Amino acid sequence: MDDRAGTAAVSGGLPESLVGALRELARTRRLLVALDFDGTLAPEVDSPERARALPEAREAVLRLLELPRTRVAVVSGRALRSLVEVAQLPDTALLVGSHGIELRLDDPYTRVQLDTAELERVDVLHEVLSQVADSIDDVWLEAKPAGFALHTRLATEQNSRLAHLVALSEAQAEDDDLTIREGKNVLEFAVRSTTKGEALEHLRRYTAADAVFYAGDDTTDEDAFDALQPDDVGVKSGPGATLAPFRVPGPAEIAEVLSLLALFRSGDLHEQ
Ligand SMILES: O=P(O)(O)OC[C@H]1O[C@H](O[C@H]2O[C@H](CO)[C@@H](O)[C@H](O)[C@H]2O)[C@H](O)[C@@H](O)[C@@H]1O
Repeated sequence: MDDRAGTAAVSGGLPESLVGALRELARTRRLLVALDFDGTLAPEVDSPERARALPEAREAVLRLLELPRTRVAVVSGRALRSLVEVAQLPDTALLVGSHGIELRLDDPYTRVQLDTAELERVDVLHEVLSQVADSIDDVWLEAKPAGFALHTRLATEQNSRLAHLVALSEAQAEDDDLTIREGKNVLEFAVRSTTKGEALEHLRRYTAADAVFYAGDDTTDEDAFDALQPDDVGVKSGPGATLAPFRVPGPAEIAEVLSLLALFRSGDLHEQ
């Protein structure tokens, strides 16, 4: 199989322009590959604790982790503890949880330390949001170190809208300084504000990367796409408005993209 046939075999139906951008990116000296988890590495499921990266995506991530001058980070809205459980990656993977509030870099865990005022705000938030979750069918609350995610995936559309409206108005009536993010079937409230864009900038500096690859599927990933620079490559997974220059249908194609990047980066597919 010549190199062109090899690329075609692994790139499947990926757009030519994306394949070209990956080939170019693979030549960068120090590369950071930063990936969202839910909806990007892992297909969406009803129970967050059951989400897992597609086997092909995980395999590609493990291959990238082995390559020289290449760092891999998972940048998620999940609490770090939950991300560690579902991502199941070696310690060499950098992990960002709670949209950038929690980081697991090469040093041991740094736990988020909330001050007394923040802890009090979390208590109030818990009281308000658990009342909303308890009073509306199929709405539930996920606790995170600096806030909560109100999940409505299994609720009717009407109940989901109601839950969002009531939660927003009651939480904001108690605390007008909350960071509120709307994601897929989820409304998140935090007492600290950090974005995936800030997290990506931090990782770029930390890894001294010359270029970055970022893939994500949700509205909160747009902050990361917004932080990309001209030599970087961003890929949106699935539908929805985006700042990313490239788009693929979903996690299965993200796995293809990562496999191809690993192949280009390892030199298994040579220059064409
Ligand atoms: O930034 P991400 O890695 O994409 O995390 C975003 C949220 O992911 C989880 O919720 C989402 O995925 C669940 C599993 O597929 C799904 O059931 C839920 O409807 C989605 O919103 C997680 O539970 C949240 O804490 C994350 O913020």
